[in-house]
Amino acid sequence: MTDSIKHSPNSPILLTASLHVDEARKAISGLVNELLLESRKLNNVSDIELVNLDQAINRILAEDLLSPINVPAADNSAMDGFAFHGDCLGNNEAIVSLKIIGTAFAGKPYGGLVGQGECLKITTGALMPNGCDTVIPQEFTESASESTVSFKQNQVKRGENRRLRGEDLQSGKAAIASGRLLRPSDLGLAASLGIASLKVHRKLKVAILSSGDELRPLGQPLDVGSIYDSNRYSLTGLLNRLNIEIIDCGIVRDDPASLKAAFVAAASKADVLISSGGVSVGEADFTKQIMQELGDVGFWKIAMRPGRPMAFGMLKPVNGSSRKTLFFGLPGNPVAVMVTFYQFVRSALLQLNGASQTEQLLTQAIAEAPIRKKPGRTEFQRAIVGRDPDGKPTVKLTGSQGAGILRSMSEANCFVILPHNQGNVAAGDWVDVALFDGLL
Ligand SMILES: Nc1nc2c(c(=O)[nH]1)N[C@H]1C(S)=C(S)[C@@H](COP(=O)(O)OP(=O)(O)OC[C@H]3O[C@@H](n4cnc5c(N)ncnc54)[C@H](O)[C@@H]3O)O[C@H]1N2
Ligand code: MOO
Repeated sequence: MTDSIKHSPNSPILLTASLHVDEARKAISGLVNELLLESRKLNNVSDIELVNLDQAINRILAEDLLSPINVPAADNSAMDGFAFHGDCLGNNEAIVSLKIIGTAFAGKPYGGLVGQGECLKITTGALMPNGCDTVIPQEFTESASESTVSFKQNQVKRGENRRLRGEDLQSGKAAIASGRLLRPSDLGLAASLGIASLKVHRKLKVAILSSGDELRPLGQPLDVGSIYDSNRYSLTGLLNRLNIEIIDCGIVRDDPASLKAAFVAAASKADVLISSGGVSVGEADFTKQIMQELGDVGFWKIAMRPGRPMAFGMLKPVNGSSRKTLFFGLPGNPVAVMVTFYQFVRSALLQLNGASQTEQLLTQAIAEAPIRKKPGRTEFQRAIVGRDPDGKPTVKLTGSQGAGILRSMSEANCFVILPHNQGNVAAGDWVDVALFDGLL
């Protein structure tokens, strides 16, 4: 951690000067790395499990997947057409006529040799016959009968439309690198190599709790001043997308004894604890006090909006366990919870679970209307990406950006991310955008 966010466990933990978002990211990633090194020292082999391909989506590959075969296994045709030896090709439009001596199908190779002046009818994926190195697609021929095919000498080049043995993957080489968050294409690739199960990191166990006396569970009537606890549901949705085992610790009252008991219980079974609420400067915010007793947790004021106050650190091992628990104390405001999750928690969970790529993918779009922005903090504004009549990507905000307004979050399909030093945005300016959903 940098000096600005260090704290002594024995001194009161105060919100210090605002931290740049990048500094916060770096500190979180540094601490996750420490945890990973410690758990490697404990040599926790149970961290890896073998799962069938149909269960492997969104899991993280734990070791390089080596290809047991060449792909393709042998030279084969990339087109439906005619296979022949390219010696007869040239660089003018003179017509070549070849005698068709048979057919090679995918799965039914032609056993004989194809000589000069001869060719084979061939389908896509069929093995290249002996004596052939080139395929002319059928639509590029001048004429074709049962027995003869004619085409211009320069219609194809020698070696074209042929897929070479091992050109996609060579036997013994890594087909998928360790640390990949497995996508549908990875499962297809593994299957194409004849591999039915993959070694992946075990699912992380993440405990979630909501703190606040005003919070009521669903199904109970609301009394004056109370609200329904929505944060646990947003967090559950976010965590399910990452294939995480969720331990729901419910709503915890704002009193030190209940909070402490809940934190200890969560730390005894979870790799990570995520709480929401109680991290600001309010009188009922006991989290800080408990954190001093249970671990090494810093209370940060981050130069961002929403999501300004956040607690982050490690809880000491409890109940004989040797494992520390990573802790995120997210701000209570419902949109601040989601923004801090997307910006900090998601990448930390991926890193802790062995993923090699943890950053969010950004793209750009044109602001449809001006956006007000103060320099000196990173802003995450809820918005919808669309297209203008020319097909260019555009983005417009989904109304009020208050940190408690979930409706404008629910309507949005992206965040517009306005960097720290940026001032107001004019209509027509390009802005960075992080989409909530990817294609795969
Ligand atoms: N004097 C200051 N006050 C506040 C500051 C500040 O810097 N100085 N920061 C503000 C910001 S920004 C935020 S965000 C909040 C965060 O405070 P807490 O983490 O202590 O959160 P709470 O006070 O418990 O709750 C804030 C807000 O969110 C509602 N909430 C809380 N939990 C849930 C839940 N599970 N489901 C739905 N809604 C929830 C809660 O009722 C409050 O309305 O502090 C500001 N204040
Ligand atoms: O930034 Mo607070 O996190 O406004 O809701």
